[in-house]
Amino acid sequence: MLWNAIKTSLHGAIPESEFGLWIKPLECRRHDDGVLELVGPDRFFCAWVEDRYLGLIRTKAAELGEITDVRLQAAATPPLRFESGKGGQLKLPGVTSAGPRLRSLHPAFTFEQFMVGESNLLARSACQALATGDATFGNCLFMNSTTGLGKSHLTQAVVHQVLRSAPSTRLHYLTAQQFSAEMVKGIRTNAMEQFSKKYINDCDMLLVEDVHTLTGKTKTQEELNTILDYLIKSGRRVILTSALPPTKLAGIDDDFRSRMTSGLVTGIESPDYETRARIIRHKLQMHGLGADEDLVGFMAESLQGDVRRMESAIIGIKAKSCLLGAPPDLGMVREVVYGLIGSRADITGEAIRELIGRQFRVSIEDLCSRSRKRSITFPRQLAMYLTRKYTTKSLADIGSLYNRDHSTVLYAIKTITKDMSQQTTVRQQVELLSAKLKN
Ligand SMILES: Nc1ncnc2c1ncn2[C@@H]1O[C@H](COP(=O)(O)OP(=O)(O)OP(=O)(O)O)[C@@H](O)[C@H]1O
Repeated sequence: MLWNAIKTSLHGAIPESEFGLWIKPLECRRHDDGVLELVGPDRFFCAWVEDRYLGLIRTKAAELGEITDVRLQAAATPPLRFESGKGGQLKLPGVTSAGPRLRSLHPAFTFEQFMVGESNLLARSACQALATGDATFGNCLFMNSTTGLGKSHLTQAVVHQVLRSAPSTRLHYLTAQQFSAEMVKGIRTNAMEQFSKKYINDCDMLLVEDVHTLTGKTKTQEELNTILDYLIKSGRRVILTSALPPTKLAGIDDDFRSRMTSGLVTGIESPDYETRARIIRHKLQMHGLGADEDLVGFMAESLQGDVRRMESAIIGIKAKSCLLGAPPDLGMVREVVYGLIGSRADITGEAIRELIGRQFRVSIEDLCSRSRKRSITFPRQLAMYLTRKYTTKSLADIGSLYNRDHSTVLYAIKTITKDMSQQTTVRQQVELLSAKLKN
């Protein structure tokens, strides 16, 4: 009863999609002596809930009942090398104190959910090889990229796979900040021997995220350097991620930098159009939204770089679609996307018409004429497509700029979207014209 009341209260406090994903599956195992014990499907699930929602659950529980503590436990039996500690903490057997929790794993950060393209192919292949123990790419990988391009996703995909296929692997996955904090604690509590043992003797695989944050932390760099030296030389597997490429890492000791980059160094680039379309299509489907190609094309064209923005747009579209009780259409998608990237009030339909006329050496009279010559229809269609993309004009308003009705504009947008996905030259022209417009 109490847990149901808490859930109802939580329902109003967090987005529907998060509630369905993370709160609904929790069940109440026990409720007595002021303690509420909840059970989640597995330890990664619990670690995720603990990181993000346990504080809120505790607050609600205290508001609604005489609850002094809320505990979270995993229902599944943990694999061989891991034991579930108090409050769902995850520890390696034998490491009883001072060890930080394993970084929680996002259940969807798996290889299956990672869309591959030219921009991330090498990183994905290297991670897959490391996960299966294949030595093709060596045993040490340094992966760097700007934000939101999949470093954590790939790193966690390795962890998921290793835990699934070889659960007895002694694996440590943590951020450089966690490593640093644990080391400082080790020094303070005279437990450095145990610390070194954990990472040197009891470690088959070490994954450290965000090594760029070690800038200026000489003692941590020294310690990690010694550990890496041992692990790499003894053939253990190592994955390091960084927001900066090795050459841009300031405040990092040369010896340490050279050790970290002694194996394969690969950057993940911003995804190209095809990869963006693949990611968006996949994520729309994951959210139960139909992947209409017009919408995918528009989103892939507008949302470049950081994949988180694509995810954020999809969540926004889903919310809007639920609210309006209608499937997403181009208007809805444009509104959400513009909310994220900002629409440009200074780009007008007339300015686009002029630019297109100049670029293709076609007069405005010709663009507005009934001519069906390819040398005129193509720039006209492009102009209509760009006007839809960069202004908030309706289809009918765009049509009136070219002496056409709304169905011709719709046809033009569909044609250009399709051509962009099939013909590189069309896409390049759209990108070039977009860049000119924005300048
Ligand atoms: N190729 C891809 N296919 C599917 N999802 C992706 C892809 N690349 C990134 N994502 C998604 O984008 C989001 C951000 O990815 P991730 O957290 O791995 O980025 P990051 O590079 O570690 O960023 P940061 O440097 O900010 O930590 C995640 O939800 C991830 O699933």
